[in-house]
Amino acid sequence: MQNYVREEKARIELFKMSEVMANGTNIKWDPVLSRLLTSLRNNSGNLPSTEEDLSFLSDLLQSKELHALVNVHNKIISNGASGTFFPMLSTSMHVMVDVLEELASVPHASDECRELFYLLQKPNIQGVLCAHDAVAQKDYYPHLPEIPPDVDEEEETVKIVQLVKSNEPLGATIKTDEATGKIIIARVMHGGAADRSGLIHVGDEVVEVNNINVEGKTPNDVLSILQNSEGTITFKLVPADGKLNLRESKVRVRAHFNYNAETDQYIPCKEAGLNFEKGDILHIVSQDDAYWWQARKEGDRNMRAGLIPSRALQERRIIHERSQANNEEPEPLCVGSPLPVLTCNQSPKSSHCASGPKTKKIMYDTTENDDFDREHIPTYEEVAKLYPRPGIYRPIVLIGAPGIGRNELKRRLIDTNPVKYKTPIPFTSRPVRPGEVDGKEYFFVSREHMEEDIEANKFMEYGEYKGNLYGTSTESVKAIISSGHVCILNPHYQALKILRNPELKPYIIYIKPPPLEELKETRNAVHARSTFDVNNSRGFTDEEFSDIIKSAQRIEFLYDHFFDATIVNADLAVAFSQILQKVSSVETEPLWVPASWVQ
Ligand SMILES: Nc1ncnc2c1ncn2[C@@H]1O[C@H](COP(=O)(O)OP(=O)(O)OP(=O)(O)O)[C@@H](O)[C@H]1O
Repeated sequence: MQNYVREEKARIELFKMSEVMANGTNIKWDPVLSRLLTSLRNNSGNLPSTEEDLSFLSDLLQSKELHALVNVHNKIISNGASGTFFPMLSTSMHVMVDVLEELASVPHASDECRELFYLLQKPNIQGVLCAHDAVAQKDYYPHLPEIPPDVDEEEETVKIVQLVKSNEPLGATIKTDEATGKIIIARVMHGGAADRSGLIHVGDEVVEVNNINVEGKTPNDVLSILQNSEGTITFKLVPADGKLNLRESKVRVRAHFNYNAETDQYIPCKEAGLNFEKGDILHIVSQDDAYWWQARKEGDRNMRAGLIPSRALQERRIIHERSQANNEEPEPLCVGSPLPVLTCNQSPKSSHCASGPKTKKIMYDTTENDDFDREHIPTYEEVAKLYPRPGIYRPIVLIGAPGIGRNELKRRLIDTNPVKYKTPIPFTSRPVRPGEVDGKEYFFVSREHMEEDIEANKFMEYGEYKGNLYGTSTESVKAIISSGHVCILNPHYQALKILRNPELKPYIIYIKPPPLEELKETRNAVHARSTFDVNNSRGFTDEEFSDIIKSAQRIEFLYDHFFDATIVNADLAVAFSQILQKVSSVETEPLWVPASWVQ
């Protein structure tokens, strides 16, 4: 019954297709393909055996690509048959040189002559002519030898693959199969020579390399055979049972660490490694291997993917390094065995613990207990592009060490367009002073009310100063966003954990101090007021400058994987113009954000 239904479905499908072909659409269907369909329709015995096969056949026969190919094929055949498809000459390079000499000797050349003279000297034109001559002379490279005919009939199915050795790596790695002891293809790099050949697949068994039997040999022996061979390399391979799906994944990640394959003692093949830097966007094309992913740098034109440590491997490596740094018994980093369940129980003992500011006007989040923030091990973060949405602006968050200049930069930014840029009005439990208006400098509320809201997590940051509570509510940030304004924030860095969420989608700019001497010089030159002083009545002390640097190091250590941009605040005008650029890019360009924000 099932078979009957399947055949009937198939017949209907094919009938529809042949009707479309017969009755016409915009596409000019090839008559041979139409005949093929009609005959399939009339001959149910030849129908494919599964629905998957049927839908494949259906898609294929209807695809524009197939029809375009058939058309091209027909054209080539008919041109070849009529004898009109042949090169006019095979020495166009000589003609070009003659023309150039001729043109060079013309005393008062016309504009056309001058243009031709200029064009013929262009390397791309010369390249085209050179390629034309090579094709016309049938001077094809490489000259492959005949495939050896002496394949033993008794032997299992083998495939003979010939590749020409070039500067480009093969893009495949081999290993000894643990169960059989045979040499097999361990990995084929996406877009590499082996992958593009379409002839070598993961799991293929390597039987011979250049007629040398590799049975019982190690991968290193095979490598030295490859290294010592010149020109064409011939592999005799036993194909793997099922071909693995080599379709590229579309995952993009932002790297949160620097990686250099050269110095990685665990990578199976250094040449296959892909180096990258913290912040780079990587296109992960394959995660088939638990330890080694294949990736390309986003926007890189190099087709061949490279190996990078998987998230699991990198997490284990960091745990291992932290254990070593803490003189604990390190967990063995065995990259060949199944992964143990990862637990993140290491809390780094940072060497650069900045002592918090001693006298601060408002001490936001007085706990300062962020030692555990680095329990999370930043490796890769899946990202996707967020396109600017008209009328909905991402909040701009300026993060940095106290005293580095976030207030100054925020004030300047708002001054450029106070209607567009807004900052939330903080709440306080302090009594209203004469002249103050509720909702202007502060929203004045009772201490009980504020404590309740703090308890209910309604504040993105809060703190106590001289017995009064101060804080900024998340709701007031949302209100600015939903009213179509750009919200500018300069919160305490611990607020990042609350702010960085899919609803607010903040753009986080880290304001970094310049080196200590430059920090002092730039601030002292303009008599900058210390924000560590309650009255703002004096400049920064040397100790405060050092505290800014230490505090910045700690923020970077804890949160640099959250930063969308980093701006060094040395020269104030330069830093401000960079802020303006970044803010404009947030409003106009698609930018990478955590993938969960755009789903
Ligand atoms: N690049 C710079 N060159 C010279 N002075 C600067 C520069 N950036 C900021 N300043 C000055 O440094 C002082 C402190 O800046 P600001 O108040 O903006 O710091 P802040 O990061 O907001 O500090 P806090 O968070 O402690 O309030 C101000 O007097 C400001 O004008």
